Amino acid sequence: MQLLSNTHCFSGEQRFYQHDSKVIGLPMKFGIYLPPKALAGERCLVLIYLAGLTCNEETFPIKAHAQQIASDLGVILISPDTSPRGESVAVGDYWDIGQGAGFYLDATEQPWAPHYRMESYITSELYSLIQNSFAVQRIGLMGHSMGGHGALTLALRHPDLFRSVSAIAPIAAPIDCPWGIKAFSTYLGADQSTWIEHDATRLVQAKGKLFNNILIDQGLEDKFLNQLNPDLFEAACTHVGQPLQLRRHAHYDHGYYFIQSVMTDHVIFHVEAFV
Ligand SMILES: N[C@@H](CCC(=O)N[C@@H](CSC=O)C(=O)NCC(=O)O)C(=O)O
Repeated sequence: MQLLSNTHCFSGEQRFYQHDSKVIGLPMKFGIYLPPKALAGERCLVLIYLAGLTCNEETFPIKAHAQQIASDLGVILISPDTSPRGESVAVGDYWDIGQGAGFYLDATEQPWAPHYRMESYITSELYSLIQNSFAVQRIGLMGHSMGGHGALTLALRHPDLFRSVSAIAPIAAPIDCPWGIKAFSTYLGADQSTWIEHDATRLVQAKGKLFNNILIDQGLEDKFLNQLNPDLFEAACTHVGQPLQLRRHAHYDHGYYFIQSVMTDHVIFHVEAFV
């Protein structure tokens, strides 16, 4: 791991690292906020935040304003990039596919399959790297929009790895929206039987109750609401008895001012998931 930068923040440190990823086949970057408790060598809850379309490892640390509550509560924050990047990496026709739009799955189709392996990267390589490099107590997962889809699907697919999960304006039923149909047909191909393995609503329907609770926040002035379908996820949770706290907020849109407004609640949700 190569340390790219280290900046003092709320008595902790906001760092950025780069490492050679075997899974992706290229260097990958991630951000990490280490609270004072971690710097003192104590084990901490780790929260991995998966960001949305067009974002990178810097978006969350700069825009979400999560460091103060993480410092207060002794939580490590991890912010991976959202896709492989570089001149040798396939690019999309628009900002909803390709670099910056990895959709947290392992692509099976060409030209994406060689590098677009974000599910294995997060759940295997980055997960192990964090466990082996920092004093980890347990790991929770949260995310926004495409990253909310990533948080829900990776937690539902790997409940042994992630002890708690929350999301902000997630793409909650990707099979039922243009972003999801485009991403799944591009990365996974035409066989829709593989798509349901990466759709949070279908996964919760198939797996039943896996978590004591799931927290989702959704702004009602979100211009992408037609892509998100929180109602379908809520209905599936109700159907199988998976507890869900879905909070609908008047006035808020899809952006990081909304994320800032609910971030403290999400960090506290993960801290309290096991007290
Ligand atoms: N460039 C696009 C807008 C892209 C966008 O809004 N991305 C969201 C995530 S959308 C779903 O994953 C985001 O988090 N952007 C980062 C930010 O700082 O807001 C356009 O032109 O509309």
